[in-house]
Amino acid sequence: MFTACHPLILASASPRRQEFLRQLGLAFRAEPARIDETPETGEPAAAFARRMAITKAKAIAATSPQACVIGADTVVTLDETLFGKPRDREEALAILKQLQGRTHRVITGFAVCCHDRRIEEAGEATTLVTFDHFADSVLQAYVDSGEPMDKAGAYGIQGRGAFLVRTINGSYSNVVGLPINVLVQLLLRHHMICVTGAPCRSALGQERLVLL
Ligand SMILES: Cc1cn([C@H]2C[C@H](O)[C@@H](COP(=O)(O)OP(=O)(O)OP(=O)(O)O)O2)c(=O)[nH]c1=O
Repeated sequence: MFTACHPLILASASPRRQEFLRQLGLAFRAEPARIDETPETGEPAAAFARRMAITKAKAIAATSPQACVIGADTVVTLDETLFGKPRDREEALAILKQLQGRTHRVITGFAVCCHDRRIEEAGEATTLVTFDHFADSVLQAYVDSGEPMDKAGAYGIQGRGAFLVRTINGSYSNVVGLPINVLVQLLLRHHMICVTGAPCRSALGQERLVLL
């Protein structure tokens, strides 16, 4: 459906993020960025998620200056507490016990970087997710499935974890790791992607430059 106008790199190891881009028909390379993901003292969750997304995108853009690089980072917050991926099963259970019966925020920071075109844009999207209450044995069984271990907030709304969720308010794809609606708008606006088969503004611009 869409075609990348520049080499496209997703600075991520997340299979969910890769799947969103694949579904749109985009050809891209996945290149995970290894960065320090420690929040600064008192850093608000949204600022942290955005900073992480920028750091991931910039780390990869530095070695591929012609490419359009996408970075993203997802965190879960409840009151002032920030939840990333659980360290072990014990922590996963503790997180789920805190989230149950309450509404938390899922924030995904995103960044698009193209070194050669001097484009650097970032933002974040927030989705409110409300969990139901469950017996400890149910939450323990979910943790034992292993699904929570590589996910912020220790659950996956797209998998078995869907049973935990009573309602969501906001973007679904944002919860799964990439707010695809705002990201596509951003990529179209910067002519980083275009509709497959339609004249590419990015290519037309280059052609005009050559003719003049
Ligand atoms: C809340 C929630 C999170 N997640 C995932 C999205 C992210 O992949 C992950 C949060 O970790 P991130 O650090 O954002 O991403 P990652 O480590 O998977 O990949 P990378 O840093 O290489 O980009 O949690 C779900 O898949 N489903 C959910 O319902």
